[in-house]
Amino acid sequence: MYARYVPPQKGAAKSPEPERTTESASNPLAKPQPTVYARYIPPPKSTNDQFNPPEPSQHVRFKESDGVDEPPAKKARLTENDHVSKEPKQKSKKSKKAKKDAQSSTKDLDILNNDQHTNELAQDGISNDGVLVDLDALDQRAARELAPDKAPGSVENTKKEKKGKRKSKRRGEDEVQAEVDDKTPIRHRSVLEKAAKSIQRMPDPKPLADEQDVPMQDAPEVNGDVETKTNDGMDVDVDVDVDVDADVSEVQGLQPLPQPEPVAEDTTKPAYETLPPWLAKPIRVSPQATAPFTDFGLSPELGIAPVVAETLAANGYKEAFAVQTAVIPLLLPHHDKSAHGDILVSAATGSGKTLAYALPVVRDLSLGNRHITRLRAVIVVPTRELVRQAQQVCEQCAGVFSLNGTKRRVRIGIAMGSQPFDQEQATLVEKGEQHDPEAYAKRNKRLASESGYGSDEDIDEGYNTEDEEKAAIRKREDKIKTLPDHVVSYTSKVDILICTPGRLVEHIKYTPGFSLDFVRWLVVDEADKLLGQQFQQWLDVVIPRLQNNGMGSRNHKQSNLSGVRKVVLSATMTRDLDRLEGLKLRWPKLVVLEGSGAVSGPEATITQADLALPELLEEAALKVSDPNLKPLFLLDLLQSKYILGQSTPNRVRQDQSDGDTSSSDSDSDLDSDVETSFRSSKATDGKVHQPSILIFTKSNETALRLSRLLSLLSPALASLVGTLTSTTQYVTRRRTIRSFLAGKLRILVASDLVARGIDLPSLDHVINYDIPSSVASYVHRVGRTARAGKTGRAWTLFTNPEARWFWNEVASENAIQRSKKVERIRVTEEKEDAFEKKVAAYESALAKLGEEVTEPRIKTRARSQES
Ligand SMILES: Nc1ncnc2c1ncn2[C@@H]1O[C@H](COP(=O)(O)OP(=O)(O)OP(=O)(O)O)[C@@H](O)[C@H]1O
Repeated sequence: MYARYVPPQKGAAKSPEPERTTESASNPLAKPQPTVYARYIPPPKSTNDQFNPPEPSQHVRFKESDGVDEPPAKKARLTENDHVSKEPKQKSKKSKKAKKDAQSSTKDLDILNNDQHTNELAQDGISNDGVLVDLDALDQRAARELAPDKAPGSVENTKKEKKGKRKSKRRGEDEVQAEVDDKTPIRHRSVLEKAAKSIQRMPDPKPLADEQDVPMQDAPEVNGDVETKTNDGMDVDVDVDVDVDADVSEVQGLQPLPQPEPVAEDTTKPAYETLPPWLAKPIRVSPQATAPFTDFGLSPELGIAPVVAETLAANGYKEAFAVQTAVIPLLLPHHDKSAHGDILVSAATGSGKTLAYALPVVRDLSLGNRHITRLRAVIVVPTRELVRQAQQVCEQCAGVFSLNGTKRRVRIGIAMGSQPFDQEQATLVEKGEQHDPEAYAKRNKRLASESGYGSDEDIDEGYNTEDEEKAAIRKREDKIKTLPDHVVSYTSKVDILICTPGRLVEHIKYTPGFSLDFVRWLVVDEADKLLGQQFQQWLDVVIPRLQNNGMGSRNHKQSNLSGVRKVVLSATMTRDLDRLEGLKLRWPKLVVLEGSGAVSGPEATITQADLALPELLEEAALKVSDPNLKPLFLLDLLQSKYILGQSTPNRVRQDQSDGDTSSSDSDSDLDSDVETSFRSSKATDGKVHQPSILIFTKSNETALRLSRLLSLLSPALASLVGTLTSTTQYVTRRRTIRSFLAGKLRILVASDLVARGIDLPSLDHVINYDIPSSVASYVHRVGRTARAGKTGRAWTLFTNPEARWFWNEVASENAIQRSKKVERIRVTEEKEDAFEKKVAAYESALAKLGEEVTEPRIKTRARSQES
């Protein structure tokens, strides 16, 4: 314990009584404590003890060991952990004697103090015995004051203690004085005499009243262990550090350094808003706010018609999810200009954001002219998998609005680089010939001069301006042979293009006839990702091409709105205005789908964590005590009752019939466990639910190795494990996902490639084998399960160094809104012992894996050397 020394006041005073600790009071057999620093407080001047009753619970203590090497000033801070009661206690004859010595020294030093000061100090929790105060005891006293009814026997006991103390005080003063004379060791006596003299020389006692915060350097150093006796006969530990060489008189002459006034915390809120109103006060939607599609408060011709709602229900969309009830009406046509702005959506994973934009966009384009197809909507997503997924939803909507072919069906195209560029171009733009003698003449003129195109060099190196780009495309077109008086013309083959940003830019730059001139919808899904550094420059190319508004080419049907409406969505929507700036938003509105436990109403501000997890997601975390054995922890989790163990009613029945009713969370052989689990589920007619598991790793390489290692460790898993990485060919990736959705594969080991957006209906478990790189990444990864109102479980394996980050940044309530706390799963010691037994098998699997990795390399090297 650390404490502070306060020099005593000059002047005669009534001898203060030695203090009794609460600890001593409650436990008279308390042993002496290891020494600690404490504050030296001289007893104040007082002539009337009645009004200054001594505090009963103050503990007097010095720390021997600390005092030797360091000046007390450096240790003048007290912490809550400095509880004296936690220190070991030892009592010996020697220490008893020392205590008595200290009592005498206390008395000597206190002679000059006064009672008035005692009272002030006592109120501040400082001992009136004039020596040292155990702040631990003061804490206890403060606790009693704050919660008197909770403190044991607080009021009555205190009164009794005070009464007893006053009685014993008169008796004790004489006894103590007598004992001091007899028992003070010569060494101490000389020091104390010296101290007493110097105290008498002390100039001005007045500053004491202000000196409660006297810095430590004012304290004389003393060494020695002293045990004192209180007037009521209680032993008090006084561990005095006496520096025999200290010049006490010099020390006493020092004045306290002036301390700065404590600065009061500013709790006032600024009167101005630092965020724009749309961002500071978003439209908040409760997750329970589901509604029929026809119920958006709009007239049937502007809203979703009942016939459309029926078809939607037939497609599995019986009613609108909460986010859809908020977003769809905002995107439907309005005559009210204030409802025309761009929409940003922040909603949990699996909450139905895709349909929230697809339905109104497809509806708008379905109303258009049946005969002219023009590119009117562009949907940008970060991965090819998401392109496919958005395409499926848009196709569903297109089918719904075509009303069995009686109305125009919107055409949807994709661009993501999964096929050669020219083939992709051909799917988007149709080349034809148009009779236009005037244009034909101009073309011939250009071909004759050649200069009308700009230099060839510029064209080959890429275009810096839109004009250069147009010139290059025109040059290529001009070279195409046509009928006389005819020129090449292009028409769009699609109304909606779903694409990755890179491919969009390529088509803008290199596809003749590809134009954004008629685009009136721009959807940016997984926006925080697409506005991040990884996808930097696509907006600089796209946005300028959406800003011209010539000839009403961007007029919206059924409303007086013209221009591009932007819809920007994510489960982890950025609030960074600098990033959003690139989108050039017009009259934006932010829709936030609240998570469980979110604050709603006027107190809800943007500062509250808007990251929310699906309501029915359960999370758990498992500490990996030995990172070298991490794959064994994973295997154990897979075979536990939580995952494979509970998934197969057949198996449970089989177990029970064998007389074993325990779960699979045992040390049973993993292979047979897994095998039984899957075989039994396969043996049925398919009604038994087989668990599906998605395991995330930190890199492609780890994913590939881990999936192979799982197969080596447990051959029964080999046919059930698939891998998804960005290095895997796209065709193979699609095949893997299809097998997984069909139930042929049950475990997918993946890199973060599929962490975002991908919808694997009925995925039961997500396992973070490697901890995610950010909170957002965690939200997206675990959001692959518990989608569309279903249940799901997420597991995170963490190692010791990762624990703090995980529990503080991810599992904390302040970071993410969640309905349940993250459960901590402990691996029992028996389990860990069982891992040890599996180490040999694990090592041979690792060796095999090593061979498999090196063999092809050696063969390749040998082949290259041969050739
Ligand atoms: N109204 C609805 N009724 C029933 N199911 C729906 C409805 N809307 C969406 N779904 C289903 O919910 C699932 C999740 O939808 P979606 O993929 O759009 O979620 P998301 O919010 O985009 O998630 P993420 O942020 O992970 O991309 C899909 O399987 C979809 O078919």
